[in-house]
Amino acid sequence: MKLTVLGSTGSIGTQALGVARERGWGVAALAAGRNLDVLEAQVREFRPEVVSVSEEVYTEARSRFPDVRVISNPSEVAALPADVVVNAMSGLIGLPPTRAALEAGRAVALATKEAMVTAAHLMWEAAAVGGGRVVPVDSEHTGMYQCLTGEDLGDVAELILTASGGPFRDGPADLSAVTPEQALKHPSWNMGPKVTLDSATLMNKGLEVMECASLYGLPLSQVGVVIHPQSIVHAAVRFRDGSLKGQFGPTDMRLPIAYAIDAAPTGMRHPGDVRGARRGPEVAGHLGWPLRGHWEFREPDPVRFPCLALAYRAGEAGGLLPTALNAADEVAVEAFLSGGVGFTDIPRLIERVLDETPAGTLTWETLFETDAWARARARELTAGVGA
Ligand SMILES: NC(=O)C1=CN([C@@H]2O[C@H](COP(=O)(O)OP(=O)(O)OC[C@H]3O[C@@H](n4cnc5c(N)ncnc54)[C@H](OP(=O)(O)O)[C@@H]3O)[C@@H](O)[C@H]2O)C=CC1
Ligand SMILES: CC(=O)[C@@H](O)[C@H](O)COP(=O)(O)O
Ligand SMILES: [Mn+2]
Repeated sequence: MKLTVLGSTGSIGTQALGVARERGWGVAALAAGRNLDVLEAQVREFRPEVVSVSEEVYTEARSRFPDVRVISNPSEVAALPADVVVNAMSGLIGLPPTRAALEAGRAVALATKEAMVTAAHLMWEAAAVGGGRVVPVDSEHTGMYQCLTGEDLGDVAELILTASGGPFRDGPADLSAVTPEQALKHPSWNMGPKVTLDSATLMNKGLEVMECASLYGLPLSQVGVVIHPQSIVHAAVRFRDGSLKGQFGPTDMRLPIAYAIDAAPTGMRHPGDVRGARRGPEVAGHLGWPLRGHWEFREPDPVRFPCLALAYRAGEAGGLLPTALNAADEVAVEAFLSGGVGFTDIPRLIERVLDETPAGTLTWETLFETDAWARARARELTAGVGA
C-alpha cells in the first residue's frame, strides 16, 4: 500500500503517517503548508518522491530536501499515482485537491469535511468522471459508514451524529466573554485549531450534518444530533423497524483513519454507495468490555449554540449557502482566535452573511465566486465589530 497524505504536518496528517508506520505502508507523496521542521522529519522517514509546500516556503524547502521533487501545488500531488490519498487539509483550500484526486481516479480517505459540505454534487461528479472513490475519515461519518454497511438505505429512519458539546456544554450561560484559550480546550479530542473552535460553537456538528446528508444521500430532516459528552458512541442509525445500531470506539482518530484507508479502494462512487471493508489489526487499542462509566445523551441547546441551526438553514437552502456559511465561519473563527471579535459574534457574522447570500446554482465557478464574496463580506463585518 502506498499513500499520499495532504496536510501531512497537521493533526490528522501526522496520525495518518503514524498508522502508515504501524502498518508498514509506503508514502508516494506529501503535501504540507509551512511547517518544514515536521515535514523534514517525515521526508527523512518516509522518503516520498514528491512534496508540495506553500509558496512562502518553497525556496527553503528546495534547499532542505535536495533529493526530493518539491512543488507548490497540492492538487498536482493529489492526482499522482497512489493506492489511497488521505486528504487532511483544513478548510476550503482542501477542495481543489479533493477534486483533482477524484478526477484522476484516486481512492480518497477524506478528512477535509469542507469538500462534502460545500460541493457534494460536484465531488460526486468528479468521482464519476474520473473513477475516484471516497470514504470519510471524520469519526462520526466513518461510524455511520460502518453502521450502514450491509443495510438498505431505504430502511433508514434517522442518522444520528453525536457531539461532545465542546468545552462550554455545561456553561457558562453567557458565552460572550469566553476566550480563545478556553474555546481551544476540547474535552475529548486533540485536533487542529479550526475544527476545535468549531466544536466549541457546535458549527462542527452543523458542518457534519451537511457532510452526512451529502455522503449518504438522505435529506437533512433525517439527520439528527445528540450531545454525548463521553464521545464513545460516534454515530447511530435508527431503522424503520425501530432498531438502533451504533458505532462505539476509543476517542482516537487513528482508528477512523485506518478504517477509511482500508475501505477507500472499494469506497463510495455515489451517495450511499457503502460497501464496508476488510479490517486491519488494532491501531488505537479497543474499548474494554464491560464498558464502564456513566453515559449521557441529551439535546443540543439552540440558544447558546445558534451555529447548529444556521448550518441546518444553509444545508436546507442548498445552492450557494453552504459555501457562504463555510467561508464566513472560516473568517469569523480566525477573527475570534486573533482577538478581533467575541465568541458570540461568530454566529452573528455568519447569519448576516447568509442573509445577504443570493440564491444561485452551484457550479465550480459560482462556488469560488461565492467563497471569495462571503470571505470579503465577513471581513468587512468583522472589521465593523472590532471598530
Ligand atoms: N483533527 C481531527 O481530529 C479531525 C479533523 N477533521 C477534519 O480534518 C481536516 C484537517 O484537520 P486537522 O488535521 O485538525 O487540521 P490541522 O490544522 O491540524 O492541519 C492542517 C494541515 O493542512 C496543511 N496545509 C495548510 N496549507 C496547506 C497547503 N497550501 N497545501 C497543503 N497543506 C496545507 C497544514 O500544513 P502546515 O501545518 O505545514 O502549515 C497542516 O498539515 C479538517 O477538515 C477537519 O475538520 C475531522 C475529524 C477529526
Ligand atoms: C474527532 C472528530 O470527528 C471531530 O470532528 C469531533 O467530532 C469533534 O468533536 P465534537 O463532537 O465536539 O464536534
Ligand atoms: Mn467529527
